[in-house]
Amino acid sequence: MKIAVIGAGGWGTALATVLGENNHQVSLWARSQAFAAELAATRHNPRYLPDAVLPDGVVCTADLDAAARGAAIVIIATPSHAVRAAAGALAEHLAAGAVVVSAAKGLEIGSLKRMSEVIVEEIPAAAARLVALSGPNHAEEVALRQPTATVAASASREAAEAVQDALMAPYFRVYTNPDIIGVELGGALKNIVALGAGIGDGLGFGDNAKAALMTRGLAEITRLGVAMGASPLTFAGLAGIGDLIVTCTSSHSRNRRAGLALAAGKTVGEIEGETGMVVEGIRSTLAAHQLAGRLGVEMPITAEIHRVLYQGADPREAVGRLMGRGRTHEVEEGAEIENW
Ligand SMILES: NC(=O)c1ccc[n+]([C@@H]2O[C@H](COP(=O)([O-])OP(=O)(O)OC[C@H]3O[C@@H](n4cnc5c(N)ncnc54)[C@H](O)[C@@H]3O)[C@@H](O)[C@H]2O)c1
Ligand SMILES: O=P(O)(O)OC[C@H](O)CO
Repeated sequence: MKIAVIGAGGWGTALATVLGENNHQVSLWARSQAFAAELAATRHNPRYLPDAVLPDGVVCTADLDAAARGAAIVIIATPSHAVRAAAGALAEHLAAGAVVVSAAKGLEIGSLKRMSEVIVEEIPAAAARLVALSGPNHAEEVALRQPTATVAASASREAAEAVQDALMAPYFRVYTNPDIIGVELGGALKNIVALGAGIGDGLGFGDNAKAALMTRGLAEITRLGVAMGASPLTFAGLAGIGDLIVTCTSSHSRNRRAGLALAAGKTVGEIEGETGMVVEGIRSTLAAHQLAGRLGVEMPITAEIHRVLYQGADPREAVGRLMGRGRTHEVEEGAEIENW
């Protein structure tokens, strides 16, 4: 099967490697001709994923038409801020009936839309076959063929299963889920909590603090998700708690590392300039904070991360405000509380 991967950063490279090892005919699209030529010649991506070795069947190109033409599956693996442009450019090159996969984890600034919503606006013909891929997946570990599980979510079971079949490998296990809203939000919103986990680590806090942050972070992710139409159960799965665990605890996580840098007093501008890789949580915090306001959802952790990122608040004082909030129930609603 011909499969195109759009975006040759860490995640696009890892997915192309899995697909190439599964003997698909893979095109990996990079936006720069020179970078595509370097990938093609060396079979390595030293800038974004040094441990990956691109299988022989992976063709690297900067020609979008050559990449997408005739592909049964097209995976958009650019950072979220580039997804609209990538989808818009792709539209005219897609084969009829192609399954389009969003592998980015973010929300669009301004419109506050999920990536699948952005893609459908640019490629209306893909609406019936749109899949979101998300889960606890660091590209660095996939490149080393370390056991990994992920979720392919779609309103179309057929499309989700096509992606599942294409990607399943002895070290890469793909589950399907009909809840595309929940799966996308789990991937986008966990990055905000991971910034907080990095801040906590940087301030020298311990395991108790991280467990509390992750648990209460999941509570507010779930609140926003349910308000946006997601199933609460999705947040108990790989794309919810699974991705939250990996991103808040892993040394690979760029979002957690950005939190460490914030705790050390670096500014957002300095952090973005230094990493050279996308830190999705910085933009997602802005979008989620606005969504929470619009939908009337209480998201205190997101609000404090927003203050730190966008209003120059001191991280230690932000933690103090979270700990000093008025007392409350752990479960906000339900019969248990009413009858208590
Ligand atoms: N790296 C991971 O482990 C991982 C895992 C799962 C999901 N993701 C998600 O995948 C998406 C991509 O992340 P990544 O880790 O591959 O990023 P990266 O920082 O490794 O690479 C970004 C890539 O996007 C390209 N790019 C940047 N701006 C662009 C633009 N305007 N137009 C086209 N291309 C552009 C860069 O040239 C580069 O190839 C993100 O949303 C991320 O959250 C990443
Ligand atoms: O390195 P991060 O923080 O962008 O996280 C990458 C993936 O989303 C982990 O699942």
